[in-house]
Amino acid sequence: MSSAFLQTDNGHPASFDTDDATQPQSQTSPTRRSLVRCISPAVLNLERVFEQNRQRLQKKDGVPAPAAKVSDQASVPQTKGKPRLLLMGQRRSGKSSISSVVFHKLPPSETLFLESTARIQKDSLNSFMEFQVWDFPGQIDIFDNPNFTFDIDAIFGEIGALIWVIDAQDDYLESVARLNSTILNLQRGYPHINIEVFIHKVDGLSDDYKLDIQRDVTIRIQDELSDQGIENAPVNFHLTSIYDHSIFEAFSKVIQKLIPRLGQLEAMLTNLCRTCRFEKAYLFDVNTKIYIATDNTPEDMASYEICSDYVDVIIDFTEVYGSPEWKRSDEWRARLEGPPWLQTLENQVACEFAESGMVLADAQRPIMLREVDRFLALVAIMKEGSYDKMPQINMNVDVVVKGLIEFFEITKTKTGIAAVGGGTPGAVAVEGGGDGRL
Ligand SMILES: Nc1nc2c(ncn2[C@@H]2O[C@H](COP(=O)(O)OP(=O)(O)OP(=O)(O)O)[C@@H](O)[C@H]2O)c(=O)[nH]1
Repeated sequence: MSSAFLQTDNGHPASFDTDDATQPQSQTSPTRRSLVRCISPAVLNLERVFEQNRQRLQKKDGVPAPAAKVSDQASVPQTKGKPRLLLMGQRRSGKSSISSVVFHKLPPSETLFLESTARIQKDSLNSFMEFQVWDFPGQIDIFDNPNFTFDIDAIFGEIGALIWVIDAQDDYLESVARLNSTILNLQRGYPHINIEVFIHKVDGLSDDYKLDIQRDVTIRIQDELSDQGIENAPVNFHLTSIYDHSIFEAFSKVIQKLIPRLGQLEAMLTNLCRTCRFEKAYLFDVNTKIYIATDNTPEDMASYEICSDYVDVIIDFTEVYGSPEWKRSDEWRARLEGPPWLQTLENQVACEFAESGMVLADAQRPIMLREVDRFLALVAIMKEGSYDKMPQINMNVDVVVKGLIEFFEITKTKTGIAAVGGGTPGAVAVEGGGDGRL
């Protein structure tokens, strides 16, 4: 197996840099050479496509695109440019529960004690990308409120997605009617907003019944929209519950739509799977267990569940043993570097970042996890028998991890980059000769 599958001659990751005809190939002057050493072709290419994407989106929304560079984003005020997820729906439909379980790790059973939301709850989340979650009180209809006029532009101006929560265990006709009128209102001023309908609380419902409800809700919305002359509105449907992984899976889909150049991330993971013979690979946001990209093999809930549980195990383990305060003592290091290994720790482990591995006893399929930065982790399920090839796999994963770091440095704001750079490497060193082996 070759470890150079993603490398250019100068050692830079190149998997997402295939179509850049703008890079001169034969530049040999000293100045140019030093420039190439500092900024890889992949970085240049990503900056270019990111800027193109930004300008295209701004044009689409009718806002003139200033000639700002990605590097100028530090001057953008903190609140600007953060995608916003709006949670709306009827009272007691489960909005606050969703937000608490996904973003604050509240155990689902404790949502029983949540009080009804009286005011808009604004949560700012500093994760692999900064975004906000706004939880609206169910009783408020922002488009038709006799007591108060809302600043619609302030609410929908920077929106990433509108998540409409429908309680599947309750009568949902009123909720669907309110959703329809919200979509119609939004179509006038903000036709590009993604509307994600969570048909929620589907735990305890039979599979047939869940699909019946989804079909019924979909038809009611489509019929109403086409009666009003609106075709192809960006409305998507998800069956969710806080009592299983479905809510994380649904949020993963919602968040993925906010990531610029998602296709390139997916291509990197697909290449990695092909080269390392992985069955499935996910790029996880470790705090929320939302996966922000996966390879192009078909969706598989079981794989997601096991990888997500594995992230939990590693996080718990890291909290106990892997915090930055937990340093190896000199004697412990000396023992690890002594016989029979006789090498420094850095030379024993295949990568300088944290890594971990686990073999599933039943199917003999190892799972590997690699930290990308302090927010992201790459988790993959390997094929049977691939454990023997760990050194080559580690080298390939290493290259992809470097590529991912470059990708997010470009698509993040400057403040975000600082957060990535300040990550805590070395959370758990398990497989490959480090200490703390499982
Ligand atoms: N069975 C089931 N119950 C859920 C689920 N999600 C939330 N609930 C329950 O639904 C109830 C209402 O949840 P909340 O999160 O307070 O609802 P809300 O939409 O925020 O309500 P308002 O703040 O009044 O708008 C709570 O008792 C939750 O435990 C779910 O997936 N399944």
